Amino acid sequence: DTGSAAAIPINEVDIAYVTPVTVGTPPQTLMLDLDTGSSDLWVFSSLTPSSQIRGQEIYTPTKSSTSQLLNGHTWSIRYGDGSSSRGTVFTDNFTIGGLEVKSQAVQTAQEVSSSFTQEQSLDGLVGLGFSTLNTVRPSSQLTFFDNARPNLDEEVFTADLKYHATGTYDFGFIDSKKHNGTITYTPVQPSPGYWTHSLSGYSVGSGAFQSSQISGISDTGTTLLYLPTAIVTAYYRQVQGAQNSQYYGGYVFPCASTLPTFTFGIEGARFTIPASYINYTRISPTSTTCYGGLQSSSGLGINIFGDVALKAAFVVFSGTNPPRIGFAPK
Ligand SMILES: O=C(NC1CCCCC1)N[C@H]1[C@H](O)[C@@H](N2CCCCC2)[C@@H]2OC[C@H]1O2
Repeated sequence: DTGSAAAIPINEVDIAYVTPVTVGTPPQTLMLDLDTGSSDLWVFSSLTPSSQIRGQEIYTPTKSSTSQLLNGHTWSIRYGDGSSSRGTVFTDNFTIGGLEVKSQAVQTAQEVSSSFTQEQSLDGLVGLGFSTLNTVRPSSQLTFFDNARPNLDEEVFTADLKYHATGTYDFGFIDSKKHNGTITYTPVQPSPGYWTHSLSGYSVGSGAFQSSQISGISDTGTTLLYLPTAIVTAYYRQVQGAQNSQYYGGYVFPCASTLPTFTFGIEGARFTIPASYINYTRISPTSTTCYGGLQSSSGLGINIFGDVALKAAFVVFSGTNPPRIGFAPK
């Protein structure tokens, strides 16, 4: 089997991407954030207090003839940005881009934090990390990818995220039309459950490539690129008027400043992030101060290759044994 579905930016600065999925019988359509940085599939639901719903679509298990309560099971998750959700669990038929998993664990939210309530175009998440991270108890549940894997033509899913445009997630095949040239693979460390791998180094603008092993996670659910402070200060040293603002919680600069590109290495391959991707957003609609798409990872305890980096490549998440991740130009 294979599947192919759109990855649609939810606002004008690509804060996140949502993908149409269907749950249940008859199918209920929701727009979910496919997140390789977590492994819970959860949705706004008929069990979510109406005070916490602001325009989201909901899943109503009682309207689905194929839903089954997973009795006595609950879940609770907190993300790196401090957002959280928790609730109960049903199993039901679940489809992404024509690829169906019967009896997928669908975690129904009984509580969501304010940042989820505020994102009215995001109806929940599909975790595509390793199932070891799943928070359902007393028995943890498998991700959509792990459930689909035995039926996939190839044990892969790919992410073709785009800057200010709709891209695609494909399951079970590598679409050669979506990338130019070879895919460079590098090993993935599957413990503790993120798509953890290393960069082989970086360069700023036209500067020399600095070879260094930089371990981190490729996370489609994180908006920005978070790297060690030494790299980030070297980057913003090239930006007139840039400063690390306590007030805004990161590097900001005059929106009119010229930004250099940022290049990262995967093994011997090089991927260049255009300056426009790093000129992330104005700090407020009328401000002439802009917030950077490259920020420091100090304080996170981990480097995060989020959407700002991933949208500069065609990315193959390979669930083979051993797992690996591939990057190709596009
Ligand atoms: O917390 C992180 N990443 C951290 C960012 C700071 C540095 C550490 C990692 N990712 C989350 C993201 O923020 C959420 N958010 C929802 C509203 C629209 C924007 C996305 C969404 O829910 C879970 C996941 O995706």
